[in-house]
Order: sequence, then C-alpha cells, then structure tokens
Amino acid sequence: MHRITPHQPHPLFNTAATRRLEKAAAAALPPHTLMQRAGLAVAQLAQALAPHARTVWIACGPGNNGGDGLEAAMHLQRSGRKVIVTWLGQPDTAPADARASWQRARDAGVAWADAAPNDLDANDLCIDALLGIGVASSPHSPPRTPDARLLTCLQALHHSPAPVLAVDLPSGLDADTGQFAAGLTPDTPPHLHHRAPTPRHTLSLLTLKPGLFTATGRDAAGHVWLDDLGVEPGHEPPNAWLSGPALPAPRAHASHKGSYGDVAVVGGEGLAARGMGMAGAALLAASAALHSGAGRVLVTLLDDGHLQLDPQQPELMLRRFDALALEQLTMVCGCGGGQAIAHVLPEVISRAARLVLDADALNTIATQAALHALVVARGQHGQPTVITPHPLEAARLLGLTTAEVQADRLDAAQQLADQFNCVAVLKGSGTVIAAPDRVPAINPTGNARLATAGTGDVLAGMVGAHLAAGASAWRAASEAVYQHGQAADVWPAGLALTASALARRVGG
Ligand SMILES: NC(=O)C1=CN([C@@H]2O[C@H](COP(=O)(O)OP(=O)(O)OC[C@H]3O[C@@H](n4cnc5c(N)ncnc54)[C@H](O)[C@@H]3O)[C@@H](O)[C@H]2O)[C@@H](O)CC1
Ligand SMILES: Nc1ncnc2c1ncn2[C@@H]1O[C@H](COP(=O)(O)OP(=O)(O)O)[C@@H](O)[C@H]1O
Ligand SMILES: [K+]
Repeated sequence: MHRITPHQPHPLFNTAATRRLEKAAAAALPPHTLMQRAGLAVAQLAQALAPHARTVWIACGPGNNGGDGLEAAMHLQRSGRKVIVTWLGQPDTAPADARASWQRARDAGVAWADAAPNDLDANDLCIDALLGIGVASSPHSPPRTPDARLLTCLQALHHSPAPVLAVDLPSGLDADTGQFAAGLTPDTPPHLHHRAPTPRHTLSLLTLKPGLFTATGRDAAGHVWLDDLGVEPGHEPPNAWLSGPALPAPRAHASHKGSYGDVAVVGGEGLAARGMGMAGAALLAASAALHSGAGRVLVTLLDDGHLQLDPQQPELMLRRFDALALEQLTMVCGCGGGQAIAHVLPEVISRAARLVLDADALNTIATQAALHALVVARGQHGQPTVITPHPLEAARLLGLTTAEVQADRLDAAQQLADQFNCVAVLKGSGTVIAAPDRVPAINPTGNARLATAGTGDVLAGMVGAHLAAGASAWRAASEAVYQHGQAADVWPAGLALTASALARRVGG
C-alpha cells in the first residue's frame, strides 16, 4: 500500500478494466481472498491514519464495497477498537464474499447500529464502504433512486467531524468520470462552508481509477492511497495515465538563445476596437514563455500599434503581424485576441512552424469549419499543434454543453484530439491531455488558487516555450501543464497568486 503523490506517473484503469482484472485474479485465488486482502488493507490504513480513535464508525453498503468494510470491521474490532457498523445489506441477498465477511464481523463481536453515532469527534474515524465501482453509471441503465438509509449515511459521512477513509472510491463517485451519480452528489449546508474541512482519504483497491483525479474527484477523494491486493495488471492496458514530472532538460554550456527557439504571441485586442482592451492576456502569455526559458519572445498585439513597448518586460519584442516569419516561429495564438484574431488566424494556422491555440482563437475556430479543416491539415503535414481549451471553449469546439464536457472529461479531451488531429489540453481540476492514437493523461498538480484570470494565458505561453525548445506537442503540453500546476502547489502561503506573479515563477 502506498500514498499517491505527483512524483511519478501511475497507470489508471476504468471500471470495466478493473472488473476484468478482478475476475482474472479471483479465478486464480482461493474464494474470498481479494476481499480479505482489501479489508485488511483498509484496517491497516485506518489504524495508521487514526491511531488514537476511540470509535470507528463503518458505513457498509449492500454490495462488495460494503463487504470490504465488514472485513475491515472484523480486524479493527480484534485490535481493540470500539467498532460500530451500519450495514445496508441483508444476509440472504448479499453477494457471497460480502456475506462471508458479514459473518466474520459478527463473530468478532462488532456493534451494529442503524445510523452514525452522534458523539464522533475529530480523533475518531469514519469508514465509507457504502458504494464502490458498482455505482459507475452505464449510459444505458436508467438512473436509480437511492434509498433513504443510504442517503442518510452519505450525509453523515459528508458532515462528519471525524476524518473519513473511503474504501475504493468516495461513495457515489463514478470511477470513470469523477462525477457523482445522479442523486448522490454531496451537499454542503451553508453553515458548514466556513468550517475547516475534515481530512479525507481514499484507499483505491486493485487499481487506481481515473475518476479520483479529475472533475469533482480530487475534492471528493482527498489523499489517495493504492493497495493493488497483490494483483499485477498483466496484459490489461491502462485507460489513462496520471502524469509524472518533466524529464530534466539540462542546458549545454555551448548553447545560445537560438538553441531554445523563438516564441511569438499573437493576441491582445486593443481598447479602441470594441472598448475591451485585452493586451494583458498576450503579455502574460509572453511573460510565461520568457520565464519558461524561450530563447526570444516576440509579441504581436492586435491594437493597431497602440503599445510599442512593455516597460515592465523590456525583453519582449513587439512586432507587427506582417513582420513575423511565421514558418520559423512557435506561435501562441488567441490570448485576449477578441474578434481581431479572426483576421490573422488563417495565416497563422496554415504557416506557423509550431502552434498553440488558446482562448479566442478556439472560439473563432468553433464557428468556422474552414479553420477547423486547416487545423486538421496541420496534423497531416506533421506541424505540431496544441489546443488549450477550458471546458466552455471545449464545449463550443465540440458542439456540446459545458456540463456534457464535464460529465466525461477524458472522453471530451479525446474527442477534441481526434476531431482536431492535434494534442488537446482540457483545463480545469485534473487537466486532461489527449492526442490521437494515444492513451490520455490526467495531470496530478495544480489547485484552486489557479482559478484567477490570466492563468490560462500563462499556461499557453509555457506550452509555447516547451515547443520552441524542441519538445513534441505531447511532451510540451504535459510538461507545461505539470509545471504550471506545481508552481501553484508550492506557492508561498500568504502571497497572492496572480497570473503575472505565476508567469514570473514558472521557470522554477
Ligand atoms: N472489483 C475489484 O477489483 C474488487 C472489488 N472489491 C470491492 O467491491 C466493490 C465493487 O462491488 P460491487 O460490484 O458489489 O459494487 P458496490 O458495492 O460498489 O455497489 C453495488 C451495490 O450498490 C447498489 N447501488 C449501485 N448504485 C447505486 C445507486 N446509484 N443508488 C443506490 N444503490 C446503488 C447496488 O444495488 C449494489 O447492491 C469495489 O469497489 C471494491 O470495494 C474488493 O472486495 C476486492 C476487489
Ligand atoms: N480548481 C482548479 N484546480 C486546478 N486547476 C485550476 C483550477 N481552476 C483553474 N485552474 C487552472 O487555471 C488555468 C485557468 O485557465 P483559463 O480558464 O483559460 O483562464 P484565463 O482565460 O483567465 O487565463 C487552467 O490551467 C486551469 O486548469
Ligand atoms: K466507498
């Protein structure tokens, strides 16, 4: 068993793959072995997380997730804890493994209760063994109406003053998408909004699931642990990867600025055009490219020559669009581009050596099939392209709603990559990176301090710098996304995270 950190990549397996692995492993082992291993692992982690717990409340659902909880209850009871179990199953209808563990918990003498004890405190522990991968909503099955006792237990776990250890998954979370099943989304009453959150842990069993790391999964899961139950994935291919850190890129002593490439940022509609000045977005992307190590950074503002120098960043070279040698440049196109970006997009997409498309470039492409076709053609000609939509931009590109994109972020990112024939970065909590014919990746770094205007422009500039230095589109995107999130994760307490400060720190 080990805690999952962002320091190395991890394979992720969805519900179907996990079930295949479980079936093969169970066939090769004596009956009940996997559940016994799972329950023991849960009990060991519970003792390590809450060594001084007086009471451990274990909420057990009707299926095998509940069986894992019952098995853990037996171990914790034997170790001398006061264990209280709420079991929503029935001996005559429970799956065989769960029924066996129920019998073992009974024999060990655990206490049974209909609901959570009301005297739990921060030293105690709750174990959430209500629902695991059995909740994964199939698009073909009608939504279920959860029973009242299940909902009461879920509420008690959600509002518990004691830390919560979830078995396999936070109950109700879909292992494949990181979204809660219909009717099972936790609610937070207003009076709890300002309470310090109780620690949350999830012990994923057999495999790590993608839903723990994207959409609402990060918040729901808290600290993620893995116990593989002694089962190797064998020939089962992962459905996604949790990315690891960038490979070191030492600079040769005999290198020069030309070794690291030229980035040109095009965007920043002027105030005069429509009364909405957006030069800042382009300057942020340019600053991020500069601080990420680009050899030279050029900026083309679409403001009719209004700004001729950024005195705060004299390294940036302002250029008119017609003075850019597009075929030699890594272009970062769209940041703050407004409607003005439409005038330059056809040329940028057709001619740029390497290209990052962000923000208004994406909004414009979403409305013009001819531009979409030009992006697809870049892939056919071997010209690297990365698109960096947030969920609303992704929805426009795919002709979906934002909710539909968020409902399955891995699938949405894959659709973007396939339809636009390029590397797609779907931003947000658990940013997804996808490319045609490749297993997608979920980025493990970053936090909600990034939810401030301009941080997306910073990311676009960073991807540009990595591309300009010679990285492939995939590597440029994954490394930049990782470093962008990591900068936020190590951000000094008490210092505001603004996009311009982020851009200055991304080089490490
Ligand atoms: N698959 C594996 O690799 C292993 C599974 N084990 C455990 O077994 C779990 C999977 O067990 P199951 O397949 O029995 O599934 P679960 O126990 O996760 O859930 C199935 C039960 O929940 C009910 N349920 C499902 N969706 C519901 C909803 N929306 N509202 C109300 N009730 C709902 C079902 O009626 C069923 O009784 C795993 O998550 C894990 O904890 C471990 O014991 C060992 C290894
Ligand atoms: N809650 C969050 N957790 C992790 N990353 C986040 C979160 N909120 C925002 N981000 C990141 O911050 C950046 C915001 O980008 P974007 O929405 O394009 O903003 P802007 O257009 O203002 O620059 C993205 O990289 C996104 O992944
Ligand atoms: K659970």
